[in-house]
Amino acid sequence: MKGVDHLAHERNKTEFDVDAMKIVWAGSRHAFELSDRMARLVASDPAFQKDGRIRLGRKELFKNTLRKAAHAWKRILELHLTEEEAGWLRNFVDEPSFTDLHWGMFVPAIKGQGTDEQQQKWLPLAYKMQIIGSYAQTELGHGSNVQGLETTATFDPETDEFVIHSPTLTSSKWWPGGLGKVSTHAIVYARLITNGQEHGVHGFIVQLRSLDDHMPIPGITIGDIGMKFGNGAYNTMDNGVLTFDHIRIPRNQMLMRVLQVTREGKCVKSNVPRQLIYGTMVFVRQTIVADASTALARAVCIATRYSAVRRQFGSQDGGMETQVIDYKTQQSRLFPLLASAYAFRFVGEWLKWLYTDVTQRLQANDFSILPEAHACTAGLKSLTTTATADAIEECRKLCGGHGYLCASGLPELFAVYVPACTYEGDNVVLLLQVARFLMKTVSQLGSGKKPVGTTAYLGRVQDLLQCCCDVQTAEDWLKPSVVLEAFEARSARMCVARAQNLSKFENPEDGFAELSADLVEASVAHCQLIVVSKFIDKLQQDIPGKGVNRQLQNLCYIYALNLLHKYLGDFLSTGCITPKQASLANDQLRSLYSQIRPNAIALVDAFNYTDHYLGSVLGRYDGNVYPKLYEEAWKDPLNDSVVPDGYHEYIHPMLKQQLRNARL
Ligand SMILES: CCCCCCCC/C=C\CCCCCCCC(=O)SCCNC(=O)CCNC(=O)[C@H](O)C(C)(C)COP(=O)(O)OP(=O)(O)OC[C@H]1O[C@@H](n2cnc3c(N)ncnc32)[C@H](O)[C@@H]1OP(=O)(O)O
Ligand SMILES: Cc1cc2nc3c(=O)[nH]c(=O)nc-3n(C[C@H](O)[C@H](O)[C@H](O)COP(=O)(O)OP(=O)(O)OC[C@H]3O[C@@H](n4cnc5c(N)ncnc54)[C@H](O)[C@@H]3O)c2cc1C
Repeated sequence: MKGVDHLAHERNKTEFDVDAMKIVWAGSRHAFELSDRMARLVASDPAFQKDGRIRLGRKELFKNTLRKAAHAWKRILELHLTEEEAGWLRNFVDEPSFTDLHWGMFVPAIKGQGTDEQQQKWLPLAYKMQIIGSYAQTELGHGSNVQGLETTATFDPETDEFVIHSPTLTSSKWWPGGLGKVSTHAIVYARLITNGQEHGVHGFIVQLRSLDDHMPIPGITIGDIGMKFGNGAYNTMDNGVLTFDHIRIPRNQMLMRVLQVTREGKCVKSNVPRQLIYGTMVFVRQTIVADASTALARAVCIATRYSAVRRQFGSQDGGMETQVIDYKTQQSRLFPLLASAYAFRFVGEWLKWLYTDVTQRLQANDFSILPEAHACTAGLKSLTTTATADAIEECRKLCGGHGYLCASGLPELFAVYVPACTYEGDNVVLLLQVARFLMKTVSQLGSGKKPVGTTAYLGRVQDLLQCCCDVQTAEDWLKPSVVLEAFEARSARMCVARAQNLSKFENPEDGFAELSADLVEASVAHCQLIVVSKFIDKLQQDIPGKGVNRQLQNLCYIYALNLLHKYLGDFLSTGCITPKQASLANDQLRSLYSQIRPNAIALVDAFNYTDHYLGSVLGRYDGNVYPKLYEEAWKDPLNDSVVPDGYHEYIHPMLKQQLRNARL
């Protein structure tokens, strides 16, 4: 039974249908009902309880994760959950584990890069978890530079096998999740060598441990790489180190959808482009964008609820102090993050659609859209994870001192989230990929090749180089066409300026390296345009529910106008808008903050997070923060005894000594 709702007065102010917004957030009624059911299932099961996780030592923490993963699997089987339901269940267990890599990368790698035969053999084993897989690409010496990997896979025609070998220390596999202590198999990326010739990096299915006693296969050295940032957090994961001493695997364990190696050791290319070897990364980058909105929404939910509970200053007559959410400074920091959570949700939805579309086209041998899919997934992964990591830290500051307590949930969320800026592609390296794509697109404009998809606006580059923003009042900034044109013009002008600078170099690669910091800025501008335009597209849809569209409009303009304010240098220096228009945008932004304010709590309620999932005293649904925070403090093991351990050894003698000194 629920107790008093300390946020009821806030919820009473709501001007829209929260239940309808929950469905918009979830993506569909089906997704809402399913995720809601799974969230409650996990929250009500004591075996999935998260309390005290941050206080566990590594070994206990890890064993606890294994227990939860096994319990989750048991429930999945008992309840006959579908793959979709099982995915949600694992998500709400909210603890990184080997299962993320098994389902999130090992299985997709076999699906994407394996032949039909290989899929038939390996997928049923993986689906039943009779084998557990990880994704072993990164090495001690190379992560970003995939072509620089050193592990070798040399074909031995005599035995019809590949010999997998780690020739150097730096070729040790290093980082793969689930590898250190759990996985029985891995997709190992290695340089293919046949008949003394190199054929680039490919994926191989390699057994690592015995299926009977879990001992490493002879010739394999394997272990965990050690503690990572933060308490609890990503330390539930056994990121691993792995070396091979001439390990032999059958030829048919090379993933051969892109390139086949024949019995004689000849390489036969299929019609699939080489880049498909990177396909699993494209898939995961796309899921990471959706995950960014989830993580950001969690932090924002905590900071928003707490900002409505917390009061400071403003009481001259002995009445209530001001809720900190009513300070314009708090709003100007918090509401853009709330808007970003929604923005990333919708761009994530669109990216999922794009990915599905690309997958279907690839099956029909249409590879034309692959470069754009790569640029979009890489760019949006980079943009959304950077923004989310920064936002979680900002939410901690928005919660003042209490935000620094682990009980706020924010330190662990931050620690678990920040590696997203690095894994699945360092965020700067990925923006450089976007920059290459953009520069290529601009260089082809003269040849009559019409850009399509997210770069279609570059086809109107002449107009965009000349257009003048016609905003005259603050309300003019609420026109989709005005906002879109400003973002398109900024991005187009930045791209063209960078391309012109590049053309001054004799060697384009030298130019690219020299101008890389500027190029990254153009990539950011382009990716922000994508997010803004997908949010605007969303507003054009027929969205049911009283007042829902209105709230989404406000959020969309907060997202866009806050970016305009933050990146004013770009907009002004490229001449897209005037200082006067920038000032009007700011006026509009302030007014939007006031409009969002009464709906803020309902807008975070629409995320439909359980208290279990949020794991935050400050973010509790009922807002009953202080008594619970007080209660929580007493649970700390330091408070088990009134006089601490160590008093007699260290404190007491010191006090006595001071006493003696004082007497002297
Ligand atoms: C229901 C299920 C529930 C499951 C729930 C869980 C879900 C799981 C989700 C979340 C859990 C996450 C847990 C953590 C996981 C972490 C895992 C890892 O970290 S795995 C390691 C990642 N490693 C990187 O990302 C390396 C980064 N490096 C690269 O990607 C490349 O090497 C790159 C982009 C830097 C390229 O390097 P170059 O310059 O040497 O490129 P060249 O290999 O020669 O290829 C160049 C050509 O290929 C294109 N290209 C590059 N990458 C592409 C791609 N991915 N797709 C298509 N084209 C690509 C380029 O555009 C270029 O094209 P042109 O020649 O210009 O036309
Ligand atoms: C928590 C976590 C989980 C992981 N899980 C897995 C996994 O399951 N499987 C797996 O295979 N890998 C995994 N990784 C590895 C991860 O994919 C790599 O760490 C990542 O791709 C970055 O590569 P790197 O470490 O080599 O960084 P580096 O490339 O060494 O980056 C170091 C710095 O150099 C800069 N830099 C690098 N190249 C360039 C360039 N060309 N131009 C400009 N700047 C550049 C980067 O921006 C960065 O600032 C994981 C990593 C982490 C942190």
